[in-house]
Amino acid sequence: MAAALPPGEIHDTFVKWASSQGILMNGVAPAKFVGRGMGIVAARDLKKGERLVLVPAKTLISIDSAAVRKHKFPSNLSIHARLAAFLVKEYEEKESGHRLWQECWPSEEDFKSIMPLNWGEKLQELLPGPAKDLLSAQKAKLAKDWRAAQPLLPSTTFSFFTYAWLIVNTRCFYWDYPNVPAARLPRKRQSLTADDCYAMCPFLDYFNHADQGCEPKYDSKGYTVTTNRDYKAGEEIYVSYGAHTNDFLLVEYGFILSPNAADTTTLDALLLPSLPASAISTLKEDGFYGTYTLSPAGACHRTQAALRLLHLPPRRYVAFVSGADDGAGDQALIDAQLRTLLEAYQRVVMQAAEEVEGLGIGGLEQKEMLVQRWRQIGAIVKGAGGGGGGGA
Ligand SMILES: C[S@@+](CC[C@H](N)C(=O)[O-])C[C@H]1O[C@@H](n2cnc3c(N)ncnc32)[C@H](O)[C@@H]1O
Repeated sequence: MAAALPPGEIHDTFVKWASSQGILMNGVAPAKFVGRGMGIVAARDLKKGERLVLVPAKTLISIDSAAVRKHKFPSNLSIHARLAAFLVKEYEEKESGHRLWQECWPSEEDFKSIMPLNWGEKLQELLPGPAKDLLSAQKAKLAKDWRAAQPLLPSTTFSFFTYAWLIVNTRCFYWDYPNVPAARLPRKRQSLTADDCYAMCPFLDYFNHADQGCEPKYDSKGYTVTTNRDYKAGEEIYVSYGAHTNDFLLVEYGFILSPNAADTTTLDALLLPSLPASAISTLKEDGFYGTYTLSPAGACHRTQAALRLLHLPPRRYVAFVSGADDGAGDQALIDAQLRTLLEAYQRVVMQAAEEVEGLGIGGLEQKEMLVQRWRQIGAIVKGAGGGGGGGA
């Protein structure tokens, strides 16, 4: 069990403020954890089913909060951009009502090393394929938000907007405005998407993530966290941010888990370049193009379909994807093709890990995390039958 270190004065002050705002904390406290920043520790032995925290809806920051609405951000700004712009304004404001909370967050400097978005180009290039795809989507989203928000934030730099944007990215909870009248919703209730449903939750944002953590729950009264099992005093209590791969956690939150039951990789980087144009159009038509997920349990149905198209007569592929045949008769041949692909993947993993280790640039922490990520991928490939590879 990692030691829970004293949180420091700013966090003690924040907890008093949070309590004065009506946030209820029961048997838990913030603490520092090496490698994870702040987190939540059990302040006494806790039983399964005990409610640890209640964060009243009125204390959440969403685009419906009075403090945000007062800025009248135009509706062409995404919800993410509006919250980031709001935070920038709060930092500019001497009398910000949220200063005690803001002081508890990681600094701009912390994010420089933690978040792949801020890493150097060479390290970014050495991210695994799925992480690279997530990162380029993230960069595009940030650039779009900055273009829309910049005219409203004349005294801010892109670098500080990025910091505020990442604070929103790493600290928001899903909130579909259960307490908000229809007229004030960002769009019709039935059309709300995950990109509309952001809220920052004071105190709740101290919880670190584990794949087997407590499930935060919300209703119109606010957010609660209840223990998923018994805890001993001094243990860190995690919540689950959702079932996410380590590539997703790395890009969106700046860390990876080991082990992570939800971790997978994809075979896209190996499989896609080997597809002839005719196979690409067939797979696109049939909805089987790309996202060839690999877990330690093996390759997904989409991969099975693509390999069948590549290596079997067309009628055997059609029988498989139409469900007329379960494909068992061809399985040995497809497994052999998959093994060849996995062996090639192990070589990619080894090369990438060596390249990261040999880099003369980039911080030690970043390089260690990236090497560890490649080794985790090696372990997934090995679990799926690809031999070689190192454990996480
Ligand atoms: C909601 S905040 C949690 C509190 C945060 N640790 C802090 O210092 O304020 C989410 C961030 O915490 C860190 N984090 C969460 N879970 C983690 C874990 N299991 N291991 C390492 N870092 C973690 C990541 O930096 C992530 O972006």
